[in-house]
Amino acid sequence: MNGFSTLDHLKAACRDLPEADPRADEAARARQGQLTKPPGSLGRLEELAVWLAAWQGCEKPGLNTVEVIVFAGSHGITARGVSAFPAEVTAQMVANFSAGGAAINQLAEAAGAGLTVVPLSIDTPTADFTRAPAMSEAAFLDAVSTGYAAVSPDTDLIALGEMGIGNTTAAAALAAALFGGTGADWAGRGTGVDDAGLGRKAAVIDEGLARHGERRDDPLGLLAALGGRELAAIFGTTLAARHHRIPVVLDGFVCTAAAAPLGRLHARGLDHAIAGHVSAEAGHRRLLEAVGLSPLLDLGMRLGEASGACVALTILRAAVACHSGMATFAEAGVSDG
Ligand SMILES: O=C(O)c1ccc[n+]([C@@H]2O[C@H](COP(=O)([O-])O)[C@@H](O)[C@H]2O)c1
Ligand SMILES: Cc1cc2nc[nH]c2cc1C
Repeated sequence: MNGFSTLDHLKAACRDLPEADPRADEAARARQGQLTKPPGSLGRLEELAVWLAAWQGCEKPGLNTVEVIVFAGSHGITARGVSAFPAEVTAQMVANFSAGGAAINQLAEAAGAGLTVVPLSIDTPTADFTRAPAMSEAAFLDAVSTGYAAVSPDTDLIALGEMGIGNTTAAAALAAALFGGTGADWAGRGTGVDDAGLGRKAAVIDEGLARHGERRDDPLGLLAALGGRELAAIFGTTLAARHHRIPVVLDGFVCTAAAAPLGRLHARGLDHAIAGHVSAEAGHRRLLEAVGLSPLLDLGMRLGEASGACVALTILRAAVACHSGMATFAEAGVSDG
């Protein structure tokens, strides 16, 4: 794949999505019923194991090659005073990721996952979306294509995340445009803005909605106009993962907003994705409801950089360990109910 050269090409790729393997789904469900436990007693772990099996296309899924991918982008909207931190922190944190000093470095290692960090033109912020589309069509397609190309087809599972000062404002604007509501409904404190900052955020989102609202029925147009390069890349990776039938764990509010257009373009577009957690960002719970995802964890985290998705990997490993390693009633000689 040389990338998406036109929006029509990308739109067609979003319509043409493979589904999970029904035979693997059935085999994994049957196996769950034979394992030495009362049926259903492992709760959501059982569903997770079956979900992984169905997308990986085998009765016993594996988590041998797990990749955490973090995309970074810079946002023109930061000039409007919408973050508690200065815009240069984005590049500084990318350097911290490379040096191994960030939370995600520790969490990826603890979760037995590889980590890839992809900075996207971080020296060139996107446009302030209250004045112009954040990205030109070409810049948008480029970022989506970079995200798409970041996927190795032989990966068992991908955990996604982002870094970008200002991007909770972009994500809130995108969520409002996709699902309705005002800036005040979707703005949260992000890195920790005070009440005045929260008010500026809500106003900026409303300005963005007024400028780009006519694209309401065009999810990709909204992602280009209100999102950032890292959101576009997350969208591209989520799409590529679907084409390769690789299950995906989304991180927080920003990551969910970035993937949301795929669910708008295709009714089952996010079936291969789960939400690793619900972040403390104000709009995340509402956004998860809107896209139909139920988060695995609720730990009050609000860091971003794939941290919540990465902690959720531990739960998936537990699900796979039981599903693949447990004895059946027949193997263990345990009486079946
Ligand atoms: O995704 C989330 O739930 C989330 C919630 C709060 C903060 N963040 C992270 O914080 C940054 C954006 O916050 P802000 O205040 O600059 O918009 C960005 O780097 C995100 O990774 C992310
Ligand atoms: C220090 C810092 C680390 C981050 N990681 C993801 N977003 C972040 C925002 C800040 C400010």
